[in-house]
Parts: sequence; C-alpha cells; structure tokens
Amino acid sequence: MTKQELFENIKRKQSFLCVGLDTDFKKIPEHLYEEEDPIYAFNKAIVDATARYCVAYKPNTAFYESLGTKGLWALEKTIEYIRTKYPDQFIILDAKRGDIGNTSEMYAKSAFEHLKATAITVAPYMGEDSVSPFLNYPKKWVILLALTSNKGSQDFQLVEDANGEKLFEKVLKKSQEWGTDEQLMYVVGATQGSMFADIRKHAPNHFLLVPGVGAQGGSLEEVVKYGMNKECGLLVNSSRAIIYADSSESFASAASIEAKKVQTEMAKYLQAII
Ligand SMILES: O=C(O)c1cc(=O)[nH]c(=O)n1[C@@H]1O[C@H](COP(=O)(O)O)[C@@H](O)[C@H]1O
Repeated sequence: MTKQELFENIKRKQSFLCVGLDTDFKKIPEHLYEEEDPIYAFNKAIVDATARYCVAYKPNTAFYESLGTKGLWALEKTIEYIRTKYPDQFIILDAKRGDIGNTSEMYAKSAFEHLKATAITVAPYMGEDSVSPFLNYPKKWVILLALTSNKGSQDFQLVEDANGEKLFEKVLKKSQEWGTDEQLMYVVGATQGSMFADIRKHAPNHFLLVPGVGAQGGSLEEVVKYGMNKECGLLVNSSRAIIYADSSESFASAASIEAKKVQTEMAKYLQAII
C-alpha cells in the first residue's frame, strides 16, 4: 500500500485506528473452545466486528508463536482472511525482527512473500544491513522502533550522547538514509506524550505507529496534539481494550462498540486536516 492510499483510507473511514490482534488463548470466550480453531474463530469475529472502524490490524506474532504450529496456522489464516475480505486494511506483522543481513532476508521473505503482510515491525539496534533487506519490497513497509511505550524505553532510547542527542533521535536521523517516508514508519508509544513534538522535529512527514492507548493508559488527545501532521501521519493501535472488551458470547459486538468509540474521537480530530 502506498502512503497516499493509506491516507485516502483514513479520510474515507474517518479513522486512524489499528486494532491489535494480541489473541491470548486464555482470554478468549470459553464457548469458542468448541471451534476447530478457536484463535482463528476469535480473530475472524473481531475483524468482522471492527473492520469498518479501523484502517489497520496488527497481529503480534508472540501470541501465535507461543502456541506452536497451531498458532502459526491461525496467524496465516487470519492474515489471509483480512487480505481477501478487507483488502483496504493495512496489515502489520508485529514481530520486532532484525538480524544479520542474510537472516533478515529470510524474515522479510516470511513476512512479505509468505504471510503477505503489508508491514513489519523491526528493531534498529543491529543497523543498516539488518534493516535494508526489509526495504527491498515495493509498497511494503518497515516500522522501526524509535521511542517505545514501555518503562524500559528510558534505559537506552532516552540516553543522551555528549552533544545531548538521544539514541531515539539518532535512530530517526540515521534510518532516513536507508529508506524514504514511503517505506519507513516509526513506533512511538502513546505514553510518550509531548515527546511527539521531538519526534516530529526529526520526522515531520513519516507515519508513526502509536501503541499504548487503552490498556497502557496513553492519551489519544496528546498523541494527536503533538504527533498529527497534514496527512494524519498516525496509526494508533489498541489491542486489549478492544478485543477483550467483553468475555461473553457478545465479545464481538463489545469490541465493535469500543472500536467505534475510538473512531468517533478520531473523526473529531481529523476535522482539523481534512
Ligand atoms: O511495536 C509495537 O507494536 C509496540 C511497541 C511499543 O512500544 N509498545 C507496545 O505496546 N507495542 C505493542 O502494541 C500492543 C499494545 O497492546 P495493548 O496495550 O493491549 O493495546 C502490543 O502488541 C505490544 O507488543
């Protein structure tokens, strides 16, 4: 998907919501255990209930890998279902990959050729040759970790060098030598508040993937205030607060209500730019 296509979808749906498919077998409603593939059945119902309110889905691979081959099969089927039934959705494989070049090539092949995701999250720590294999796919995206939502983001990402430059700022600057804003996005946690203004100093035009609203308590209003640009430039993810809104047989309609709530707030913010 191109950046322009993504922005068109955001305008048409009045939403920049990404629904996180962090599907935990222990948290899905018990009645689904009777299904042949409970994880897939859960995801399918969540996707059907939320697709009209979001522009992206983000399955986090950890939840699927933890179940072995059954989980991986559910992940493949989920991505295939979204691709065929909702082809306008931007599908982010949240795998946080990155390794020496020939290994990254295999990770890229798995994400883009086999699973056919639109984007993958990548850790920048191993540098250019660990990231560039993911950038060889037209219309596919690399989402580099810049300033994450967790407490540990202070351990390395906020550390300053002798000139007062923080590590996440170096990541933003250096990585722009590797790819354009048509193929690179950055992860910035919603919990980082006014730090979005610093991010925008270094990456004014890039899309940002913003996890951390909902269960982690980040503020959508602050993210928009400091992070939105003229093409929106934001994909805001919420996982648990939407997909586990209810654990009864009405789980899907509860997820739909939660997604709609976030979308309604987003539509209000989008008025400023469209
Ligand atoms: O890369 C990510 O998506 C990510 C980066 C980050 O800084 N913080 C973060 O929470 N995430 C992911 O975003 C999702 C957040 O889920 P909820 O807290 O349930 O909305 C999880 O899949 C996390 O792995």
